[in-house]
Amino acid sequence: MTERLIIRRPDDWHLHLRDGAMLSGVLPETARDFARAIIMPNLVPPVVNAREAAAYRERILAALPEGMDFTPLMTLYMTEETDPADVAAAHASGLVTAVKLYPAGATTNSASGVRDFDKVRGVLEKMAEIGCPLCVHGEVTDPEVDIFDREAVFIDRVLDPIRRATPGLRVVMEHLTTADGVAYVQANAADLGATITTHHLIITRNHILVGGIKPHYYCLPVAKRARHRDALVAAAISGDARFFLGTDSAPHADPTKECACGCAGIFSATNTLSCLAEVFEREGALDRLEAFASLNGPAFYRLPPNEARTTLVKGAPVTYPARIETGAGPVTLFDPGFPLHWRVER
Ligand SMILES: NC(=O)N[C@@H](CC(=O)O)C(=O)O
Ligand SMILES: [Zn+2]
Ligand SMILES: [Zn+2]
Repeated sequence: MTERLIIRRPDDWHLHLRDGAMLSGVLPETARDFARAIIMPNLVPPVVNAREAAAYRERILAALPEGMDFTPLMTLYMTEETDPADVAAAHASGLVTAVKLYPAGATTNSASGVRDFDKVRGVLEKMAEIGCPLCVHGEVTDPEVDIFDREAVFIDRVLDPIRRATPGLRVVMEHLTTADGVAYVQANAADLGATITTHHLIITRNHILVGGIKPHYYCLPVAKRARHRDALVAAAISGDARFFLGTDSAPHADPTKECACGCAGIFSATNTLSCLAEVFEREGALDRLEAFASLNGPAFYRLPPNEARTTLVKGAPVTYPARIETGAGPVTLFDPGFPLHWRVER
């Protein structure tokens, strides 16, 4: 008997689509399996105001192939100059779903991010007032702090103080990578949520470093020890509504990763649902995949879950291409390192 799993159509609550030829190349990979996605604003230059978000949204919709149903949920890149009134108007009109906070220098294309958190007090207060979520890349950039500790230190030094100073601010800790992060979310109220990526449910730092350096497993925050990966899996399969899928699928053309100073980012849009089904099945938690991929995210963002259904079918191992070709060059697809038996029925 064929095993099937029917879930509401998933959404991706953290996605990089880039622009131009890369956008056209990767957008179908997401639109095939996801109804909506929170679109990260870290373009070069970044998407910092409502006018730029509207223009970027138009470029995404123009790149969407005929017949594909996909809604981009736009974000603004917070800078020390972000205007609270611009955010409020963009959020009220429905153009912008959230604002993204990058500590300056923390990750790919974050140079225009925030250095002095006091300078964004006014925007954060406005966002708390209007209920606009803040998505956070939660890593400190202090060169003294070990790269494997940067998420945990960010919680203590930056995130917790911001949340205490801004009651009512709704925050999403993006791409959670540590047991410390899981515990922090669990210890707080429902106004704090977290996305978890596909790859952080699968890889540890060994994948990056053992047997030769593997640039396609390098992303930020960097994958941690197995104990942290296991805490993320436990959170994702728990059904706890504060944890939801954000793939952080982050395409970079292969030559920019396979070099002496490779970019951070893992591209996983194409095979994410197959990977997730495999992980959830292994944990005996297939019945909670829908909560993680399709229900908890909309609940946090106060949006209805999708009405359409997605059917996953189990069978002989599914194959995916090692890389996809885009007009901006080849992009290697995330390799989970184990066979995938679930495919999306089309
Ligand atoms: N996750 C990554 O390693 N890279 C992302 C940026 C980010 O999400 O931090 C990118 O834009 O490439
Ligand atoms: Zn990030
Ligand atoms: Zn990201």
